[in-house]
Amino acid sequence: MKKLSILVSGKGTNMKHIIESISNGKLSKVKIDTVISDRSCKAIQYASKENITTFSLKKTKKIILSKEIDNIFIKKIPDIIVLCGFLSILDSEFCDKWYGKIINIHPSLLPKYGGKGMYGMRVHQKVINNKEKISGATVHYVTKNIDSGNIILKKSCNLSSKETPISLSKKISIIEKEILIQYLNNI
Ligand SMILES: Nc1nc2c(c(=O)[nH]1)N[C@@H](CN(C=O)c1ccc(C(=O)N[C@@H](CCC(=O)O)C(=O)O)cc1)CN2
Ligand SMILES: NCC(=O)N[C@@H]1O[C@H](COP(=O)([O-])[O-])[C@@H](O)[C@H]1O
Repeated sequence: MKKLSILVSGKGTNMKHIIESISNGKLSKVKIDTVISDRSCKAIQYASKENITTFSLKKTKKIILSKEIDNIFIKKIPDIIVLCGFLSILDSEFCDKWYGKIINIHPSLLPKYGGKGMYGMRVHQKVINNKEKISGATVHYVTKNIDSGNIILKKSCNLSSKETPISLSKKISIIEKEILIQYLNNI
């Protein structure tokens, strides 16, 4: 059974899907050991109510935040670290130390539409502004360079002529959950 640590910053939609998938048996090889946030957020409240060990940290310089997270991992060593809507950039030393065990789910077909400033609805707005015909989601290894780590899995979807950022985010949210569970079931 692999021990999972999930890093969050927001609502925790993908984290909730992992929790639900474990409880309904769709995800059988992992157990959530910790949920860590870089701010107060709905995701940490939800995880706490699920009796998962949580750490609600504060948004601060990446070197300090990364060290705080690493200090948690010294005591509770995870097998896999999953960034689920985590919005702080992690320090290069932290990324090097945990390389190969830390993955991110990004709401675009990387390498397009990744990097600093590319998160949440901003991604979908830019895709639509650029009149893209397809978009999707990507699971990739986390490295010091944002959204530039080796791609593990990605899946695309078509954009309709009337696509909006909200309609696209709903399509991609479904894809994110699919490929995240696909990855976690094959580790
Ligand atoms: N070292 C790395 N850190 C992080 C990575 C990574 O690949 N390497 N992935 C991101 C996740 N992410 C997209 O998938 C992402 C998250 C946040 C940002 C961003 O621009 N953040 C803002 C701050 C936003 C906030 O705190 O509200 C910023 O840094 O100015 C870009 C991409 C997670 N970390
Ligand atoms: N670059 C990372 C990124 O943009 N992640 C995006 O944040 C959304 C909301 O997460 P949340 O439900 O945990 O708030 C996630 O669905 C994902 O697309």
